Amino acid sequence: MGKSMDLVIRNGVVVFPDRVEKADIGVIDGKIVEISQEISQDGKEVIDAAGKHIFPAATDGHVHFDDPGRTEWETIKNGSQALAAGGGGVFFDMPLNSSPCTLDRVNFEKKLAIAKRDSVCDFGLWGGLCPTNLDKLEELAECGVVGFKAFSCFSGIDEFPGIDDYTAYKGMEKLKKLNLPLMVHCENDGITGKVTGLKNAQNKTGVKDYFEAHAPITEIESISRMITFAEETGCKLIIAHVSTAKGVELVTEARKRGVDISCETIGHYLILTDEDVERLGTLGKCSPPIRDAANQQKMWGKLFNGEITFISSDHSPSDPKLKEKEFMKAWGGISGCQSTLPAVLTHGYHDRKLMLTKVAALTASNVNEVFHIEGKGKIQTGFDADFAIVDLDKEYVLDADSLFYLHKVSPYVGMKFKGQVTQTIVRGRTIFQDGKITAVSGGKLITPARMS
Ligand SMILES: NC(=O)N[C@H]1NC(=O)NC1=O
Ligand SMILES: [Zn+2]
Repeated sequence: MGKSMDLVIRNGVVVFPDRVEKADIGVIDGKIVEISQEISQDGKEVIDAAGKHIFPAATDGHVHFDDPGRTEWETIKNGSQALAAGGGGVFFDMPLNSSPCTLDRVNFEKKLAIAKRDSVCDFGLWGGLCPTNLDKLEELAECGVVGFKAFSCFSGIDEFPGIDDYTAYKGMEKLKKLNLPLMVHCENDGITGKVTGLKNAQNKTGVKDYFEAHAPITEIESISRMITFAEETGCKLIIAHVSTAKGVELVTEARKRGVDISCETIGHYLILTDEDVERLGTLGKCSPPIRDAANQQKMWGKLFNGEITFISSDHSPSDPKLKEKEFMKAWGGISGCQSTLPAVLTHGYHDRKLMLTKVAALTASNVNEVFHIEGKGKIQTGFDADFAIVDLDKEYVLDADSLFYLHKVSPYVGMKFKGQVTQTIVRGRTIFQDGKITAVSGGKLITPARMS
């Protein structure tokens, strides 16, 4: 007799990497130990998932939970709970907008202590690359960062300056040696800064002025430049939140030439259009901005054919007061981490017939593969028992009360969804069930496997 099961999930339809099939799942010590048509033994806990689909819990590779230091914007506690409510089991927290930013070991450790105390999800931590911390990359790598984030433009946060060309080039040289990826927020600073200045001087501060200042060319030029540095240095490059189909095309072309490159997009670029932003006002402000419907349709095409590697939320809230300004001057950032998986199910699977295996790849397995996170993101024996149990045909309208964010605002409020997360499990432990968070902490640090 083997060890008895801690958890058995019966009768669910399981979304495996290559097929969708009814199966039972057995869990011991937080890991999947058996997958079969029927597990005869009982577990200490048994979940009957009849009528439900079991996805790998989502990994959100890009969130800003703002601990420590900007906890009036968002917190790891609230953010991780919101993620769990949307079927997420893991997040990678950005080095900003926390204050101090994660630019060295000391501040990595400060954030780590808070995440261990407050996160219900497992988590990876990003390090930052700025012109001021080229000498700190090794120590951050030793800490176990999942990768490094940089901005080619103003980041919105004074303590996190954008990179100049020298920093991009030298930083990538160093990260190649450290075998860690660089993710870049790509927008051309010269054009965006100049147009923003001119617009502000003329008191033109509306939504259309913002779109002009952040026109597609600003993203496209910056992506091209970063690809050039990556091609030369051999550094693994990830383009952050690509908003334009042309941007994705550049990534695909580079990949075909042998550049080690991938890209993420964000739920809001797939679901909202520029017209929605005009309606929503500053609630829908982000950078790069949400583009037009023709571009969005092309983005879906690129998602279907595998050109986009993974989908994140770029959950980036602020103090609500910073949104109560003229469009140009308001905070750029959208709250959305509770809605990514439901949005992809609604607009991808139900509306466009995106296969469930692809949904799982885009929300869970691809991101873990890109970052060399072992044992996460797939329903497979030996992997962590991280699941999102979903009632796939259940329809609901998202109301603000059901949000776990510190500030209960999101452009997704009032939107119809089809596909409701009913339970989220991380390493065999239920952290969210039927609208309620069922854990107070328990998340652990995830670090990449690094070849020496
Ligand atoms: N600093 C920060 O969170 N910026 C994010 N907000 C946004 O809309 N795009 C970003 O990169
Ligand atoms: Zn971001």
